Amino acid sequence: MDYFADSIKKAIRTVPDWPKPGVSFRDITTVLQDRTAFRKLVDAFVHRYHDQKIDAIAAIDARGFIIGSPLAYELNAGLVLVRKKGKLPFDTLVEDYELEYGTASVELHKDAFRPGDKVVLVDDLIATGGTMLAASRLIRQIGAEIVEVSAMIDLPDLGGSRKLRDEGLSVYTVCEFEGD
Ligand SMILES: O=P(O)(O)OC[C@H]1O[C@H](OP(=O)(O)OP(=O)(O)O)[C@H](O)[C@@H]1O
Ligand SMILES: Nc1ncnc2[nH]cnc12
Repeated sequence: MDYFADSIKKAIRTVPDWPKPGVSFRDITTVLQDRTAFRKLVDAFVHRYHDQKIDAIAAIDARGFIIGSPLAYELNAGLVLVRKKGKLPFDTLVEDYELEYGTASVELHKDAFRPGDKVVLVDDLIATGGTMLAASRLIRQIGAEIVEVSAMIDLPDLGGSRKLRDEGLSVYTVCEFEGD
């Protein structure tokens, strides 16, 4: 485990049986409210991308916004919001994805990127990977280049990061919770 992963993982609170029995909820609020951990979290992403000439950070509604905003600022990149359906006012592209029960949709403004823009897609956590995959499809439809999809937390037991790699995406996560 590297310098960033160890301390950030320790700052994440696990809430058992929330929102329903059997789920171990990885609560990031304890990272955000700890000034040292929050700075280290943003630094982990900045360190990874600072020399890659990233044009834009695409951040997923809602917890992805928290990481994406300071990262875009530090990289001198644009910030693009991938939103839950019905929140964006201009012309959009929509992508549906599977939830445990039913489906959800993410949406992106059609003019969010210029073709060929180098983009990092950011969220707080990868579980089944459905949200990240749907967002990736939207970005690719516009013709931007996804340099990497990245998140604070991977839950590899749920298979999302593997699924994303199988789609040809490079995946970075700061830490993971496996088998616990
Ligand atoms: O890999 P997946 O199985 O798609 O799950 C991961 C997604 O689920 C959570 O978001 P949620 O939809 O709960 O929204 P929130 O950020 O608004 O809380 C999390 O923030 C990721 O976006
Ligand atoms: N176990 C989990 N903890 C926090 N957010 C999640 N989103 C999906 N699964 C989650």
